[in-house]
Amino acid sequence: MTTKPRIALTFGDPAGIGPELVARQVADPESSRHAEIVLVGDETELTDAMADAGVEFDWSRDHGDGRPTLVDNGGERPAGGFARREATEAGGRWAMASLRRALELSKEGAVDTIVFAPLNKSSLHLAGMTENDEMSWFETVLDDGTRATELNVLPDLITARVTSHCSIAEVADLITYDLVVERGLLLQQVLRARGIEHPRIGVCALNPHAGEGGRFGRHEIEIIEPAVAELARRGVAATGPYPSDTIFLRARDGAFDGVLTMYHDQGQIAVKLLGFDRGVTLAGGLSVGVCTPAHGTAFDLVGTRSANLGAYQHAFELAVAIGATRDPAVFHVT
Ligand SMILES: NC(=O)C1=CN([C@@H]2O[C@H](COP(=O)(O)OP(=O)(O)OC[C@H]3O[C@@H](n4cnc5c(N)ncnc54)[C@H](O)[C@@H]3O)[C@@H](O)[C@H]2O)C=CC1
Ligand SMILES: NCC(=O)COP(=O)(O)O
Repeated sequence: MTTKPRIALTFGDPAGIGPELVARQVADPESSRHAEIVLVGDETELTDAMADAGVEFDWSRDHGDGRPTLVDNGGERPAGGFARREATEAGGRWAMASLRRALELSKEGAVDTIVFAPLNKSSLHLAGMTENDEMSWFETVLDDGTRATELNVLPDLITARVTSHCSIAEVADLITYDLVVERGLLLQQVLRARGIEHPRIGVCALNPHAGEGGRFGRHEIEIIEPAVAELARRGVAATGPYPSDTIFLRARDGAFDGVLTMYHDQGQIAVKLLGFDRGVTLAGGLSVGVCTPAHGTAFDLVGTRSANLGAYQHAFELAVAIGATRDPAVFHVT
């Protein structure tokens, strides 16, 4: 009997670089040495992905013979194939079919973790996804009461967000004391699961110069400072709020294990500058660990074989590490 974690891999949006990245990763024999790989899609997608990547590997439909296994996603393939380099309803529907099947496999206990190659949110919305992003859609599909939040993972730093995929105009109203405390606790838990017993968490301000004593906004005084104090009362080594234009310089120099950001680009600009080829997004808080590279579908690189595999490779490795614990609940807020 294998003791390797079982990892479901989906190819992401068929229009993007996802299929190529998956094929390149799976073609590396090291991948199957560390995990039992379950590819979710169909045979055409798999052979097209290998052609995109210029690689070939052996695969099987039988579990447990050591080769990557292919599981059909039950999706609908358009007669003429999928468009490339553009968001389409068909592509979104296909990507969702694969993810739905992967989530089912996790519910059935057939896989331990999931890695999805880049999705395109426009395709998902064209395909009828009503949630803002796939993280919220995972909650709907899993339907087990668990709630997702994006965590952005670099080898030496993890960020969590108080708000995520929303208009910048909504950010200020969405930041609440409760949410700052909840996300701070989640970040501590994830850092502990990564082996840091007393993680140091820096909390970002929202406004320029952390509000300049209330002159440029009062979120720091009324919401973020009290929430940081509450986190400290609960035993979290959280400090801040710090001006967000310099907090990541301190993080880069080792002052923090984690940074709690107030909105998407506040963290992602820094994380991508610090390590574009290593950045992983983890859906924390769900009953299954779900990882993906921090970059997207990169339509401009499709067919060029020039996409960097690093971030996908790190997503795969993180999924293996989480899968090996057989306990995705390490990422729950308790
Ligand atoms: N993992 C996922 O599912 C993610 C999906 N997205 C989605 O991807 C779509 C496109 O988003 P964009 O903002 O255009 O970001 P993008 O990451 O697809 O592209 C931005 C720039 O980064 C470059 N790039 C991306 N991946 C690369 C790689 N592996 N190697 C070298 N260069 C790379 C692209 O060529 C482009 O110049 C959106 O629908 C977005 O929501 C965005 C981030 C993560
Ligand atoms: N599809 C995952 C995803 O979008 C994560 O990237 P980000 O948009 O949160 O940066």
